[in-house]
Amino acid sequence: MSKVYLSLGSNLGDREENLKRAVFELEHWEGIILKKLSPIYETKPVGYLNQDMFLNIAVKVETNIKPYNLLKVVNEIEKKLKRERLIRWGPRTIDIDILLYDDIELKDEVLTIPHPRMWERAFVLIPLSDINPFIKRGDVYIKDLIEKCPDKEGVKLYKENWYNGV
Ligand SMILES: Nc1ncnc2c1ncn2[C@@H]1O[C@H](COP(=O)(O)OP(=O)(O)OP(=O)(O)O)[C@@H](O)[C@H]1O
Ligand SMILES: Nc1nc2c(c(=O)[nH]1)N=C(CO)CN2
Repeated sequence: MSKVYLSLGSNLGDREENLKRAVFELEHWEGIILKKLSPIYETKPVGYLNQDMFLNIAVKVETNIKPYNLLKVVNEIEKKLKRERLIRWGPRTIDIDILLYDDIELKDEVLTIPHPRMWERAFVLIPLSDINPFIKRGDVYIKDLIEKCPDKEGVKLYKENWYNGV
């Protein structure tokens, strides 16, 4: 089975409930095994600034679903949670990004893995290093990348041990 890391974010509606529902969907999706969940962090918006604070988490799953099909799965879950894309980097009930998929590297119009912007986003790297501090970019541990992220001061622990099903 492949080891996959996902990043989830929400800043619209009941943010914690949205994360719970998305994790519930992943947990119950045929062919996906939920392995690890990070604490929830409350994070200042990055990119498009005029919007509410996000809640962000990282999730580790194991699966035999191939990358492009996994993208379809996460898009379906986003749809199920009534995500609407109005503004690039703008408000959303739920956003699910595929960060890492084993050691695969791929890049086209549809899918880029590793996620191209993950390495400079503390809202991604901080929860990710909670569930696996040994992830590296080249020779550098993600913990050392966090130091250089412009948004690192905007990431605050919100809740640990928050998921017990929905
Ligand atoms: N690793 C990836 N995970 C999820 N989507 C990806 C990935 N690589 C490319 N995409 C593509 O990006 C498209 C736009 O995604 P989305 O609207 O969620 O971007 P965003 O979350 O607003 O911004 P960002 O990509 O900077 O986080 C998706 O439809 C998908 O095809
Ligand atoms: N804090 C924070 N900022 C963001 C986020 C996010 O999940 N958290 N997602 C974005 C687009 O993926 C753009 N900006």
